[in-house]
Amino acid sequence: MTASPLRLGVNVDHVATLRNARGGRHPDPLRAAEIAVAAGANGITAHLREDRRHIRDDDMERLKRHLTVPLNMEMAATSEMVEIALRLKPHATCLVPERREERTTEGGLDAAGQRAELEPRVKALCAAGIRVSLFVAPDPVQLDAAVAVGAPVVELHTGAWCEAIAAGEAAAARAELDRIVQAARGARARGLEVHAGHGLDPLTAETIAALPEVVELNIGHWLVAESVFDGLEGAIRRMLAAMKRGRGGAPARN
Ligand SMILES: CC(=O)[C@@H](O)[C@H](O)COP(=O)(O)O
Ligand SMILES: NCC(=O)COP(=O)(O)O
Repeated sequence: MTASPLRLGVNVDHVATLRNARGGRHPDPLRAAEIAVAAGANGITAHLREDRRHIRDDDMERLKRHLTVPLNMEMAATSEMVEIALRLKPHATCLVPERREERTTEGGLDAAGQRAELEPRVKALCAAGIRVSLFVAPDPVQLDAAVAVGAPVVELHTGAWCEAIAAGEAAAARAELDRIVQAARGARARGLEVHAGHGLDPLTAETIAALPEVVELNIGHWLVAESVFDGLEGAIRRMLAAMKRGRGGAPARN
């Protein structure tokens, strides 16, 4: 399969985490998003959590109003969030699982276990012209459920693989990467667009970039953390270079 262009979605959640640490307005996620776009990001991702621990409603509204690239709104599949998305009309939404007590997204959306609730909400978002993605584990059961509820896109959760690498668990990492590779192929075979994200750094992003089925990576925490040392523009340029090496060609332009 020839590899199509690969997009980078920069997640600005943790710029808001830093801002909220002091309750002010600095650093501004919108300014970070504008810097990211200037550095070559193809889109911006932001997660409006039910507890608003980082991105807040006003951030999402300003991102939607001012961005010159697609906005991907991550959200739980709740009626509250669907209502906000239908009002805001971001380019895309990515439905993610949420638990207030979690530190970060811990697993993929259990689309298979909640098809009845998901289907009408996915359909309503699609009918509003919003591209809907489901953030799922690399599991064929979840891919089937994504098709069943009418979601055109899946974002494969790369967190378990990245954590296995960080823990030095080589066998578990190999097994997790194989699940991702098989799921990317399986998603394409089901007619789904394939994205990936969570926990990626330049090394792991380079590996995922080599999967021709994957057309978008959403990356946030590593970029914001690295920006403390190297600036956001520098961190993004390193990430784009890694994606390009992995892909063996130039990353997508909008
Ligand atoms: C779904 C996902 O992996 C992330 O984009 C998500 O935003 C993680 O949640 P936090 O950003 O709150 O860590
Ligand atoms: N959906 C993944 C995302 O947007 C960013 O995840 P992370 O890079 O912050 O772990």
